[in-house]
Amino acid sequence: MTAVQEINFDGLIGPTHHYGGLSFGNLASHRHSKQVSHPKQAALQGLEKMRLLVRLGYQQGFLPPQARPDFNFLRTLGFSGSDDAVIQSAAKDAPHLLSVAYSASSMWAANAATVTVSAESGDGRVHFTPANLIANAHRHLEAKQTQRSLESIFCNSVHFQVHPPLPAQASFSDEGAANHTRLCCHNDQPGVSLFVHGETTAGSRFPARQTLSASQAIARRHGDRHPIMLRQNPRAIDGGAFHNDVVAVGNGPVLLFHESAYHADDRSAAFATLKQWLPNFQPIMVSEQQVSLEDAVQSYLFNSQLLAAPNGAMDHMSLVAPTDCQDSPAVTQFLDQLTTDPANPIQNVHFVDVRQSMSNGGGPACLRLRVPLTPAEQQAINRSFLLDETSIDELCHWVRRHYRDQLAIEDLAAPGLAGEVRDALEDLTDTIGCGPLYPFQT
Ligand SMILES: N=C(N)NCCC[C@H](NC(=O)CCC(=O)O)C(=O)O
Repeated sequence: MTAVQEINFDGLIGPTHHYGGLSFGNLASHRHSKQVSHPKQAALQGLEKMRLLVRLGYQQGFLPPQARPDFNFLRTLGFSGSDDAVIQSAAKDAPHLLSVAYSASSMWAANAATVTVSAESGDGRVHFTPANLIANAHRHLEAKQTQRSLESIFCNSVHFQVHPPLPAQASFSDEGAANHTRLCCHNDQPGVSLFVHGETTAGSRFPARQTLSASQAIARRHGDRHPIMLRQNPRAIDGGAFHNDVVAVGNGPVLLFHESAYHADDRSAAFATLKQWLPNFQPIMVSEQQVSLEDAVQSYLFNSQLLAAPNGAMDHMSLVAPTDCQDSPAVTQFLDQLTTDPANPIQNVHFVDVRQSMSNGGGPACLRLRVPLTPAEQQAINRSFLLDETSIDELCHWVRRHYRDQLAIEDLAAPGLAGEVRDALEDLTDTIGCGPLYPFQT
């Protein structure tokens, strides 16, 4: 058993999960724009994924949903009067902005923050930078509450530092851990941080969301000992890989990635440096011939969670993959080969149905923030946000009590919805006993 254990904090999917078509460059978000969503089913799918990890023997936590709609955002944009009047005028004059204000996008916890483990940070504490998510309005709204939630979970300044998000300027556009992978020989030993960034050029079809300056600033403020910067391949972004975690996933010494994930020249240099620091670095490249970029983006193969054995051993890993992978013959064949090949430690695949999230471009790995912690750090976190099967059951009951079965885009204008969300969140903080968490509770 390794002393350092990775805890996955999943975003608990919020009651206003809907398909707003809000993310340019995210093909699934575009494809499902304005379709009817199923918030109750979405949240239960997310909780069943968390339950699977608990049953497999992993530690599991969650990040609470955010208060929606964001009235402050709507009022800043000139909608005024009572809360109900704000909603009615936004619904009439700018329904797009109402969808932004109601977005449940904080569910994708891989975008919540970048985490540097204590063994690799400058001062021996775990560092968090909440992502500013400035590439999309609905996502940028998350940053403040994410900081507040992280401060409430990692509430011990001896062990943790939660920084504010980076400045909200284009050159510091930051999307969190979706573009950051910690690689190491062993969880108990210091490893290497692989930061991935993109570049938007005149010919780009879709924008890059992570800048080099943002990654460098995070590495600097966290005192990261071994940061490696690597450029995304623009072809991947233009093919729908708006985050690197759509085309790559790493764990321990293993990096599973698509041939098109990185800029080819930069990749050789970065991998050479990685090898110096991590002699057993094991890159596994999936070629275009094995799985096309299109299939990778459609199936979200690389958005699987790649897990060490529950005792932390790196010689036995599992993938938690979306069931959508089973729809692609090429991906199915690849996974069969991968798990039967003794040359790599990936031996099992567990499929999870997170289709409600997938339809907005978020797979299993998007839904979680990885936080590797020493035993002392594990003791120091707020335990209201850690889960076992009993508390997962309680959260499932909470979801059944408060969530709608379905939500059409027009339902966002319904006068009762904002009150339902508020009641649900009040009940959530009571249920988990975490104390005041939301601005309306202070
Ligand atoms: N790959 C990772 N780590 N995260 C996935 C994030 C999906 C999210 N989708 C959305 O925000 C869609 C919302 C909408 O259209 O209603 C996004 O594009 O930022």
